[in-house]
Formats: sequence, C-alpha cells, structure tokens
Amino acid sequence: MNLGELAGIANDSEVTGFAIDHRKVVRGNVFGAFRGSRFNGEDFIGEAIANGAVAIVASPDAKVEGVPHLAADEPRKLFAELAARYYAPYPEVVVAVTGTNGKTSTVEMTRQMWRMAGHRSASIGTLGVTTADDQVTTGLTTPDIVTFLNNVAGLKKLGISHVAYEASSHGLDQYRAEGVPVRAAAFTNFSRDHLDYHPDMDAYFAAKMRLFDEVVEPGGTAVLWTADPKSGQVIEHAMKRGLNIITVGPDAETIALVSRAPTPLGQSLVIRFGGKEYKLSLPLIGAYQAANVLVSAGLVLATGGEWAATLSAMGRVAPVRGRLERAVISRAGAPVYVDYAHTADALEAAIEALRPHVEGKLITVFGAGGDRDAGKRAPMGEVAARLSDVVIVTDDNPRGEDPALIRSAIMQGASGATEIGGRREAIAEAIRLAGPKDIILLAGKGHETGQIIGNKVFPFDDAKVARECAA
Ligand SMILES: CC(=O)N[C@H]1[C@@H](OP(=O)(O)OP(=O)(O)OC[C@H]2O[C@@H](n3ccc(=O)[nH]c3=O)[C@H](O)[C@@H]2O)O[C@H](CO)[C@@H](O)[C@@H]1O[C@H](C)C(=O)N[C@@H](C)C(=O)N[C@H](CCC(=O)O)C(=O)O
Ligand SMILES: Nc1ncnc2c1ncn2[C@@H]1O[C@H](COP(=O)(O)OP(=O)(O)OP(=O)(O)O)[C@@H](O)[C@H]1O
Ligand SMILES: N[C@H](CCC[C@H](N)C(=O)O)C(=O)O
Ligand SMILES: [Mg+2]
Repeated sequence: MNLGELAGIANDSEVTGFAIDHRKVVRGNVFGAFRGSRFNGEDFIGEAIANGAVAIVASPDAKVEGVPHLAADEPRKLFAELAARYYAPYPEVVVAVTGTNGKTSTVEMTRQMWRMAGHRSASIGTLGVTTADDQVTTGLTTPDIVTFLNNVAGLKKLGISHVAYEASSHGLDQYRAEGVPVRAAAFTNFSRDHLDYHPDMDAYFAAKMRLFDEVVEPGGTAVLWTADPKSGQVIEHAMKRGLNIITVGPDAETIALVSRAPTPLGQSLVIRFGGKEYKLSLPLIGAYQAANVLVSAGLVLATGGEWAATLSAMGRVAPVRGRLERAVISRAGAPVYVDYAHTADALEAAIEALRPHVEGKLITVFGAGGDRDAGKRAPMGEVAARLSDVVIVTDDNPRGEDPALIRSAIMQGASGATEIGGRREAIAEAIRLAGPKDIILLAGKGHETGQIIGNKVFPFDDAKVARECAA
C-alpha cells in the first residue's frame, strides 16, 4: 500500500508499517509523534525521518521537514485510523469491555463461551493475548496501538473470528485500541482508581465513555451491568449514539439475576430471560464472578449467540487465573485464595465472595502498587479492616516509591492491622496463623509472576509462594 492510497494525498512512497517509538522506525514506516507524559514524541521526528520514516502524524504545530506532515489536533486518533486501514483485515466479530473492575474476567469468559459455541476466539487484556492454544503477554492491559492492531490482524490470520478486548481508561484516553470495528461494548462497573493519571473521577468516567461515544460502531450494542450507580449515565451515552442496549443485573430487562445462593463449590443462580426463569449452577464463587459471567453472556448474545447454548456455556466456564484462584490448602486445613483486587471496591467484592465459605476467621493479606493512585490506599485499608477478621498489610509492587510509606498510607485506614513488609513473610505469617476453619485471601497481585521493586522485576507469584509456605 502506498502513502497516497492510505492518506488520500499525492504521494507514492511505499508504506511498510507504523511506529510510535522512533527507535522502532524502519524504512517506509509512518511515525506517530505524540506528546506523552514523559517525552514529547515531536523531539524525535528528525531521527525518525533519518531512520526511514515516509510520513509523520503529529499536531499541526509540530515541525516536520522533508516528508509529508499528516496533521491533526488529535494526532493519536488520526494515527489509529490510518494504521487500522493498513493492518486490516480483522476478525469479523470484535467486542470491547470497560469498567474499573472485571474487564479481564469478562473478556476471558466471553472468549471461553464463544469457543463453547464453536467459534475460534481470543481475548486481549491484562493476561495478554489468549487463544485456546496459547497465551502471550503484552505488558499492558490495552497494548499500544501498533501492537494492538498487529495482534488483532494476526489473530485473523490464525483463523480467529471472535475477539474480546479490554479497553482500559488509559487505553481509551490515548486512542490505543481504535480503528477495528467494534460490534458491542460492555460496561462492568465504576469506582475509584487511576487518579494518578486522570485529574478527577469525572475525567476518569469520561475516558471510559469514549468507548460508547466513539469506539463502538454505529448500530452496535451496549451491554451494561445495571446494579452499578453509574449505569444510568452509561445508558444515556449509549442511547445518544442510537446503540442497541442489553441490560444485565438484578432488576435488568434483558438478563435479570433473580436470586443467587452460594454452594460449597460455586453458586446457584436463577436468571430471567425472555419472560422465563432458568436455574444455573455456576462453578465459580462470589457475586462479582456471577456479574462478570452474566455480562459475558450479554456480549455473546449481542454477537449472535443463542440463549440455550449461552446458558449452558455459563455453567461450564473455567476459573480465570488469579481471580479467586484457590492456590493451596494449608497443613492446618485453611484454603488460600489468590485474587487481583487492587481497588477498595474489588477488595470488598473479593472478601464478600469468600465470607459465606468461612466458618472461622477470614485473614486478608494485601498491599498497594507504587507510582499508582495513592488516594486509594487508606480506603483499601478501611475496607479490609472492616470486612476481615485479621488483616496483614504488606508490599505489592512498590515500583519507585518507598514501600514503608505505601504501607503506612494503607495502615491509616486499617485499624488493628499488622504490618509485615516482605510479601513472602506476610504470606507465611497468615498461613502460620490460620486454623482449619479459616480462609486466607492474598489480594492485589493475582496472576502476576513478578514483584516490581525500583525498576527491577523479581520473580514472585502469590500462588506459588503460598504453596511453598504451606509445604
Ligand atoms: C501513563 C501511560 O499510560 N503511559 C503510556 C503511554 O506513554 P506516553 O504516551 O505518555 O509516552 P511517553 O513515554 O511520554 O513518550 C511520548 C511518545 O514519545 C515516544 N518516544 C519516547 C521516547 C523515545 O526515545 N522515542 C520515542 O519515540 C513514545 O513512544 C511516545 O509515543 O504510552 C506508552 C506506549 O503505548 C505506554 O507504554 C505507557 O505506559 C506506561 C509504561 C504505563 O505504565 N502505563 C500504565 C499506567 C497503563 O497504561 N495502565 C493501563 C491501565 C491498567 C488497568 O486498569 O487495567 C493499561 O492499559 O495497561
Ligand atoms: N464485577 C466486579 N465487581 C466488583 N469487583 C470485581 C468485579 N470483577 C472483578 N472484581 C475484582 O477486581 C479484581 C480484578 O478483576 P479483573 O482482573 O477481571 O478486573 P480488570 O478490570 O481487568 O482489572 P485491571 O484494571 O487491573 O485490568 C478481581 O480479582 C476482583 O477482586
Ligand atoms: N498489583 C498491581 C495491580 C495493578 C493493576 C493495573 N491494572 C494498574 O493499576 O496499572 C499494582 O498496583 O501494582
Ligand atoms: Mg484487566
């Protein structure tokens, strides 16, 4: 494809790909020069051209000499549109999920349910790119636009027809996942997170609403969890765009969750659909996992799924790595669960999921990530202290911060908690304390296999460490 065809200008330079990092530019690439949080990409335009860039996508006031300047007030958006044209074609069915918590679980369960219906499917998100045969990590929840388009186009080449991806607020704000027609978009919930990046909760919410305002295709479908206080506003955004609407939740119109009762190995649900009630035995514990499964079902229905097959698929979903994963049972007989709760709302959901299964004490071990929203730390401490019987505050990924200061911010909210810095020592102590009727929750790191201290990553996997400490 040449630049003229791609950008609608008179230029026959051959385009060989797209890059947003000048160090990755090779001859024939289009370079996107963006103003970021650490660098101004425009400072690298000269070097990108020297490396062989044939055009630059940048702000109208950027300085570009020698190759066409494709200018736009929102250069990331223009770049995404052009790159999407270049990397096409994509799988026929693509859906996206946003929300503070539950994105990874929902895309992963949607992938599983499509597969059970006979489709070749994939998910893209915090766990990486997952297909029936493979899982490859990308490092970010919503990868950068070039990686994203390459991955989605690569899935098409592999014969995959159905893809569900996570649209994080950072990703939406930075136009990291655009240009691929999105048939349906789901909203799981909204609560505090990422206020290190977004100026306030309104800005955080607005970033998420781009999914419904701009990203989902005209005539597409919005799938909404209606028990969230923000769902009414999301419906307004969806209606403004004229989208089809599928509602899911306790009082929802499309899929209503009539009742829910915990069972030893999962939960038993009564669901209403099309005026009829159905019983469903779900092999996962916790209200939050039921919510995510039902939203996934909404996405499957939105993309042509039959109700009977979808209902049967819900009963067969496999657990998602690091989301209420039972890692081991201690020698004393206490089950140890690993969960990715890293917001106050998620901690509450994880603790409440385990509570019906605890006869003795619920012991919660958690911390908070460094260089991330500091305002969520005390509220996380408060939730853990209020809902658990024993709380141990430890380190998560301190990154560039002093771990003692992160712990002390959590301790401000966590009255009566014990503080043990080393995560392995904290896990060992919880296991030492637990009796046969107790349950241990290790929250915050879920599937992660490393602990980021400074700018180094040290091997650390909560489930593995729990097994070692329990041995
Ligand atoms: C704050 C943030 O989101 N930053 C992301 C963002 O960086 P940025 O646009 O601000 O980039 P920058 O480093 O200031 O550089 C500006 C531009 O100059 C370019 N550059 C820079 C240096 C150079 O030598 N040459 C060059 O060309 C860069 O490629 C970039 O285009 O775009 C980069 C490329 O896409 C990301 O790698 C980077 O993620 C950082 C590392 C990060 O930690 N992000 C986290 C917070 C994140 O995005 N998390 C979300 C949410 C998680 C969730 O809730 O699930 C996620 O989706 O993962
Ligand atoms: N529907 C939900 N409601 C409340 N809490 C939830 C819900 N789904 C998941 N959680 C909590 O959030 C944690 C993370 O879940 P998941 O990874 O699916 O969310 P995510 O939105 O992908 O998170 P991230 O922002 O890190 O990508 C879970 O381990 C659980 O504690
Ligand atoms: N254990 C993690 C969870 C982070 C989740 C991630 N999605 C983010 O906030 O970027 C941390 O805070 O380091
Ligand atoms: Mg995720």
